Amino acid sequence: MSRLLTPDICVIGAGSGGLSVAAAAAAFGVDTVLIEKGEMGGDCLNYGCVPSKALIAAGKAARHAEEAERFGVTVPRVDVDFAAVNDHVRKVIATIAPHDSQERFEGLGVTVIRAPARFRDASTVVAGDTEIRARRFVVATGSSPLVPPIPGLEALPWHTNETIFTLRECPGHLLVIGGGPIGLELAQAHRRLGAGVTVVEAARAMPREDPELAALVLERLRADGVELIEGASVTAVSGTAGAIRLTIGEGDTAREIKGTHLLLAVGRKANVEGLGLEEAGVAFDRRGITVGADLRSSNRRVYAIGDVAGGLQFTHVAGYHAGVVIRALLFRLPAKENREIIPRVTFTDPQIGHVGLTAEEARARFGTARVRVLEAAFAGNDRAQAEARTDGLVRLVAARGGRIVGASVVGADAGEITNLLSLVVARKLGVRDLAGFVSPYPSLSEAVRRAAISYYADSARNPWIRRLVRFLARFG
Ligand SMILES: Cc1cc2nc3c(=O)[nH]c(=O)nc-3n(C[C@H](O)[C@H](O)[C@H](O)COP(=O)(O)OP(=O)(O)OC[C@H]3O[C@@H](n4cnc5c(N)ncnc54)[C@H](O)[C@@H]3O)c2cc1C
Ligand SMILES: NC(=O)c1ccc[n+]([C@@H]2O[C@H](COP(=O)([O-])OP(=O)(O)OC[C@H]3O[C@@H](n4cnc5c(N)ncnc54)[C@H](O)[C@@H]3O)[C@@H](O)[C@H]2O)c1
Repeated sequence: MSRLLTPDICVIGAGSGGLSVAAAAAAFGVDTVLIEKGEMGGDCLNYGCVPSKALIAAGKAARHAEEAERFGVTVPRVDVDFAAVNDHVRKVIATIAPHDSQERFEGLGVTVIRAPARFRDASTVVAGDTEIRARRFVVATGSSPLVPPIPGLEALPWHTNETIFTLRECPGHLLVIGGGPIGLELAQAHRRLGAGVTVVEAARAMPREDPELAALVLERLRADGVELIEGASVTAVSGTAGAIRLTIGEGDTAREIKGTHLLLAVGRKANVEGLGLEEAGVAFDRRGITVGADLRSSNRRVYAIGDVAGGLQFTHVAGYHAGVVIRALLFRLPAKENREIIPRVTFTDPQIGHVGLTAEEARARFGTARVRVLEAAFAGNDRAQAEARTDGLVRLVAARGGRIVGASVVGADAGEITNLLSLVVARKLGVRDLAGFVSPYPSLSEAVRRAAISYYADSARNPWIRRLVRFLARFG
């Protein structure tokens, strides 16, 4: 062992979570070591959010060109150069990469080590030829794609999010196993860029979303030409590279579907292997490292954040976790994760977003009589009409006194609208707050205000209030 470091904080994993902790710690002059075994930036930058959103943007451009006619604009022919699309994806990653780079973090004063890290004991990590004994450790090692045990997979080439963004030629027909966010975002993007696409989902596609709202997304995917097979499990894979066959079982029947490429998108497994967690006395299970709401593990020196912490798996969660841990580590402030303020958005077209409680959860918590569901359809929104994007809906769940405890939105730019909804839920705002601010016209977010105002629709029909209004009118 050639060197020993004794920093205040040692962060394992330079993805969304780890980078945020290291940057904040360094900004306050705290001695920090950051260890990364792969690409700086982790999944989000290299194999996740960034390339997927860049690919989705290309698909959207193609779709807009095809749809331009309904606005009176004729685009003679839409051609997709898939290699150029891939160049766009690479360029977006390359443009963002310096922000997450080793050079930038070293410039901030962080010691960066590029090697796999492993705990040797409860207070020591080894990475390459360096031994690190830190006051605190933050494990931010993320997650990896799950590979299901389907017979025949071992004999065929297949893709996960780690390889699909390297394709320079558009797949002739992409077979996708899994109808969650990864499967559906990538299915629609590839379809719009010219691939035939079939998605096989064992249960219901978009299983976490309200079925009524999810139906709008699934309808659009089907209208785009994505074949969606739900309630079907893949029992075997066969064929050769470029000619892949899936045997799928639907109830008692079995059939074969054919494609050229295969994408596995059936969920994630936490990166706990090879970390020496047993040696460190850090408890973990199938979901990841076991942590309390303070994100501390069974070894009080060790925190876990992001995908490896066994909870929600989003970049904004990893960033939020980093903030919780920084409060505790740097300022010794009690800090706890609140999962009820965490939004999620799936960036299909239309997008679908949610934050807080569903109507069902709210009724179970507050009682049926105290919960009201307020809705506004995009069809009643002038911007949605102008853009010809009227398939959408905002749904607010109001508890007693009109406090918004949950909200969902499906439709164009639902991701942006979810920002407003997240603020409303996190700050415990109510219908009154939403009725009492001015929303610029014409914007899609106005639908949120319109849903909130519908809370007062009963008051407008109340005979006593109507009488009071008539009485007040007498005074000029
Ligand atoms: C296709 C796809 C699209 C996505 N889209 C979105 C989206 O739109 N919005 C969103 O919020 N989330 C999205 N996500 C999820 C998001 O990417 C993850 O939630 C996020 O990257 C988790 O951050 P993290 O810091 O926990 O882990 P990561 O970003 O994965 O970083 C972990 C890092 O730890 C390193 N590491 C692992 N083990 C070791 C070790 N032993 N020693 C040293 N280093 C190690 C890894 O190499 C990696 O760089 C998407 C994911 C995928 C796969
Ligand atoms: N926009 C976003 O924020 C975004 C985008 C992509 C990914 N993510 C994150 O990444 C995580 C992983 O995404 P994911 O889509 O891989 O996982 P997921 O767990 O959300 O969905 C996987 C789907 O695959 C299905 N499935 C599992 N095994 C199957 C099998 N053998 N045959 C057919 N279907 C099967 C499941 O029923 C499920 O619907 C998400 O939960 C999310 O946290 C977020």
